[in-house]
Amino acid sequence: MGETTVKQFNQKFLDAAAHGNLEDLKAFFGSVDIDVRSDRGWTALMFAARNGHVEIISALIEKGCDMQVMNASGQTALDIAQFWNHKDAASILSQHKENVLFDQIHNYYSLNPLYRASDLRKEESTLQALKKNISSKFILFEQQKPFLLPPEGERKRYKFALFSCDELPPSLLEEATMVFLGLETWEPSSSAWFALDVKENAAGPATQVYPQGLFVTPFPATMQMEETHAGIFAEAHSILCWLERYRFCPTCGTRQTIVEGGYKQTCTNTGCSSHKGIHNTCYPRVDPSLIMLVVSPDKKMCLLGRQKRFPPKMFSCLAGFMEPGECIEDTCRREVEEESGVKVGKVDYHSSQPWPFPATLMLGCIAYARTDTLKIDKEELEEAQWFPRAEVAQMMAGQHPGGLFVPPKQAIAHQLIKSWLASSSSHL
Ligand SMILES: NC(=O)c1ccc[n+]([C@@H]2O[C@H](COP(=O)([O-])OP(=O)(O)OC[C@H]3O[C@@H](n4cnc5c(N)ncnc54)[C@H](O)[C@@H]3O)[C@@H](O)[C@H]2O)c1
Ligand SMILES: [Mg+2]
Ligand SMILES: [Mg+2]
Ligand SMILES: [Mg+2]
Ligand SMILES: [Zn+2]
Repeated sequence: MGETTVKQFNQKFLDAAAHGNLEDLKAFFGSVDIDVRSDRGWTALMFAARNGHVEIISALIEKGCDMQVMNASGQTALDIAQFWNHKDAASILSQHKENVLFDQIHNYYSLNPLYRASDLRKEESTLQALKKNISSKFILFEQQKPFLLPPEGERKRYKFALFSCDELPPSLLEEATMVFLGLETWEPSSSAWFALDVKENAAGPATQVYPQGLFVTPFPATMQMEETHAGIFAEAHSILCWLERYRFCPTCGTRQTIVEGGYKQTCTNTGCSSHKGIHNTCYPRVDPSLIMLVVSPDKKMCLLGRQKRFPPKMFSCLAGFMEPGECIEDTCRREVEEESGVKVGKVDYHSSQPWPFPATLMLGCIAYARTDTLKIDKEELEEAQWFPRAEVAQMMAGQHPGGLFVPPKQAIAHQLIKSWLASSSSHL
């Protein structure tokens, strides 16, 4: 095709999106660049968003279009749908959180599309009404094991089985530990999501609705979930583990009551000092920890290690929990030196990942070593070594001659290594 014809071809594709003509649009799939832009930098998704064509938006998203691109005015498709007040279109687009994570790396378990609506947690009557609302969605756990639909046919990943209140026995709704997870969008009338944790024997009622569903051990099954469901799992699982493990007041040992949709527990002993001043024991805990890709002083190698519990031949980044009163940079320097003997200078923050087993927050960093002599702490690491870039690339690609490999893409360690490989290509 000549340049003019390519332009005309692309314009017809964009017109189909703008006019809401789904059949015409689909005819271009496979032969057109789905993210092609008009002269003003508008994509097909933006044109569909401008006119509120929900079906076109869904088809484009399904085909993997880029939802983060901006037009020449700095608007994404979501901005355009909101500006023109196309609520359904905005709702679909806002469910895909990539939209609002401009230029941010997002790690697996962090893509929770729900709007947490934390203000509603304090409104007990609103939560009770939402619990009985037929549009509300419930996900089930049995002793912190999620009830999932296994991969099937074209779908390669687990996802949550969703229940409405009339599909669950009233006794189960009353007795289960319940967490209010949030609303589907920022619209107050959108559907609410709840997690229910039952002590045992929920399989009967659940499999009546979903015969193929099952309660699964969360790790590693949830590493293979639809990404947005993995994000919702992370929220629900961390809170449910906290509610289960902190049933008694850490200050005085009295039984606690669950309030605020599962996001707070209060001690039933009115004389307990946890009711006075600032107390953090009544809120869910999150344990920050660091994970760092250590780059050698000459920047040509990186340091990877093995914990004893790792699968054979897997090497990963070093990691360690933050200690009270410590800043991120010092945790990084301390953990690297403790485990490997290497001294770290500059520390750059990369990205973070909730690790919901039960509630770690991994803070990913790139650490620049000042020394390269190794002195391995054999308690913490079975082995650690400097790997040259080319060898790391083989490990990433599953083509290492010795069969060594790195964690899968769902692990933040993988993303740190990938970033370093990409950025260090100039040092070759
Ligand atoms: N490849 C990876 O993605 C990867 C690799 C290693 C570790 N991790 C994760 O990083 C986190 C920290 O790494 P680590 O295990 O090497 O830490 P670490 O080097 O600090 O050593 C672990 C020890 O820290 C102590 N500890 C201190 N605070 C703790 C807390 N809040 N919870 C549990 N133990 C605590 C325990 O004694 C534990 O045995 C873990 O959650 C682990 O799952 C991820
Ligand atoms: Mg350590
Ligand atoms: Mg430690
Ligand atoms: Mg460690
Ligand atoms: Zn108490």
